Amino acid sequence: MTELGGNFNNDATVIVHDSAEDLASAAVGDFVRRAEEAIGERGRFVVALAGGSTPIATYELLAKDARDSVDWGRVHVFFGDERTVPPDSEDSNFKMANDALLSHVSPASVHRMRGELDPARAAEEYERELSEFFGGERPVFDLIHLGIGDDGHTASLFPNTDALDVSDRLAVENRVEKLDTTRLTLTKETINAARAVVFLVAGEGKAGALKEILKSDADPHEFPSKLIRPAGGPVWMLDRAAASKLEAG
Ligand SMILES: O=C1O[C@H](COP(=O)(O)O)[C@@H](O)[C@H](O)[C@H]1O
Repeated sequence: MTELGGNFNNDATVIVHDSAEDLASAAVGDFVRRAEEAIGERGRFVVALAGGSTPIATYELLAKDARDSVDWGRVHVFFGDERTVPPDSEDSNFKMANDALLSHVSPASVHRMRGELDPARAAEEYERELSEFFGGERPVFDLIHLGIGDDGHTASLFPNTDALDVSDRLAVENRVEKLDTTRLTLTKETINAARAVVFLVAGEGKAGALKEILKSDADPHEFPSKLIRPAGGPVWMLDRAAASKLEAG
C-alpha cells in the first residue's frame, strides 16, 4: 500500500494497493474501523453503498471476514444510486449488495432506492426516507462508498446531465441520454455532507478518467466525480492498474 504524494484535486487522499484483492481487503479494514468509531461516538453507523461491479469483492469479503468485527445491529444501509429496475434484476445495485453482504443487516435497516417505481416518485420517496431517518436534519452519512465509470461518472451523476446542477434536493432522478435510461442518485450536496467519502476503483479501464478527475482542470460537468468535495477531501482507494496514469506523472 502506498499513499501517493503530490497535489490532487479537492484535497484528495490517494492510496494505491498492489492488487484488486489488496484493495478489497483494505476497504474492509477501513469500513470496520469507521463503523467502530461511529458506533462508539454516536451509537450507530450510517453508510451508503456503491453500485456496479467493483465493490462486490469488498462487500463479499466484508460478509466473510467482518462477520464478528462489526456490530451489525447498529448499521444502517442506504445506497448512493440505483438503476430503474426491480430489486431482483441483475442490474440492480441493491441486488448486488444484498447478495454480497446484506444478510447481516436487519431488513428494517436497509433503505433501498425503489428502482421499480416511476423515477420521479422513487426519488421523492427516497428523500422522504432520508429526511425521516435523519430527523428532518440534513443527512450526514458516516461513510459513503462510491465508484467511478470510465466516463468519470460517480453514483449516477453522469457527465453533462441535469442532476449535476441540483443543489436543493437530497436525491433525484437523472435522465442519462447516452444510456437511454433514467437513474436514481444522491445529489452532490448529500454526498459532500458525509463525514467520509471513499472511492473504490480498480482496473486499467478507469486510469484515464482518474487522471482527469484527480489531476486536470477539466470541467466537472465532463468528469462529475470532480464535484465530490467532502470536508477534509475524499479518500481514493485504488489498485495499481487504476492508478497507472497517476503514477506516471
Ligand atoms: O453504473 C454504475 O457505475 C459505477 C461504476 O461501476 P463499475 O461496474 O465500473 O464498478 C458505479 O459506481 C455506480 O454506482 C453504478 O450505478
